[in-house]
Amino acid sequence: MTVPSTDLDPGPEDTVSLQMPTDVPEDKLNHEEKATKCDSMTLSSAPAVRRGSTPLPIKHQLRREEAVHDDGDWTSGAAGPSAAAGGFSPALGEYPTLAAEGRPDGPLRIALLGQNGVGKSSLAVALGGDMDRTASVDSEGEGYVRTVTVDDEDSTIIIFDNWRQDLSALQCEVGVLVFSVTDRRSFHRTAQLRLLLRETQPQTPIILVGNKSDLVRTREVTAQEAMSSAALFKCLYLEISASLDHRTPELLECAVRLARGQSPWPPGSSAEDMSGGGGQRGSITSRAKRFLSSLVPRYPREREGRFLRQKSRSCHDLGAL
Ligand SMILES: Nc1nc2c(ncn2[C@@H]2O[C@H](COP(=O)(O)OP(=O)(O)OP(=O)(O)O)[C@@H](O)[C@H]2O)c(=O)[nH]1
Repeated sequence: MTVPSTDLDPGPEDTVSLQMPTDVPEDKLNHEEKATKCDSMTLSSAPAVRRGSTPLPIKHQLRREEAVHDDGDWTSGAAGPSAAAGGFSPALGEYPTLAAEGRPDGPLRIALLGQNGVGKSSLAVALGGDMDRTASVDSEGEGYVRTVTVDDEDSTIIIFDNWRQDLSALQCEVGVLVFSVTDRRSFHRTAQLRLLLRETQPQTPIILVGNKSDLVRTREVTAQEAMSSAALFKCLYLEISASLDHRTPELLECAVRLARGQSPWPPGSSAEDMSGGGGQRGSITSRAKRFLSSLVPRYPREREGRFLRQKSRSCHDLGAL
């Protein structure tokens, strides 16, 4: 599939090689290095001279992006107050979609990419259902093939969950960048993967997925951080739990619609509907709060404080309730 390049992406002369040093024995690599090696990707050689007007080389962009991620305050503004945990990213104005002529006639390919252990295989099982798993799909990697019906339309999809080859050889209609919300490193890894994917497939839609949302106590990445990152990526963000099958159906539907070159939302829905930030809709928590507050009569501010103080001393005046 040939896709046009965009202004946002570095030109071909600025691409660099990102590979592990070959003199390190495999058994000496730590977990993170192995993860990097696993998704190692060779693009092309670095330029000798860089003009001021040309975009930064990828490795500089990566450093810059990681520096941004390491700053504790960077997340506060971009997502905005409506960023609801577990919701879709609200920053959905402009993100790449496949042009109609860029889409293949064959199966829609959905690639799950991310650091080791984030739950790609578990997610593939959840998305693949009980369909056949093929050991090799077009010699490109392991994947699940299944037919899904989304919006009354059938599509055959291939879900790649274990892309072992050079990432620049990957061809897919949707890239799903998976991290674990309990592992900050895996979150940073998605930034690198996003740049590498954009390098070779600038128009391929990306979905950022925070997995293991069930592990609330060990969470290291907040929903707002992830949504801010998604805003930078110009992509959707969705929090799921592959183990509990929580929100995986929504993810599948969004991925299929994007792979078809459509809006990710169900027909008739908007980004605001899906993010839970619009009007009187919203998350179950906020609706529950609204409901509970509607049960308690509203007092003028000056009486409210007195009422709370009185309540702590005595409860004889139950009529106040
Ligand atoms: N609590 C919880 N655990 C999960 C979830 N998804 C995956 N896991 C666990 O995380 C571990 C790693 O999951 P995998 O699916 O093997 O992760 P992977 O990304 O495919 O890992 P590699 O194959 O090494 O790349 C397993 O023990 C899973 O059971 C989830 O949503 N919640």
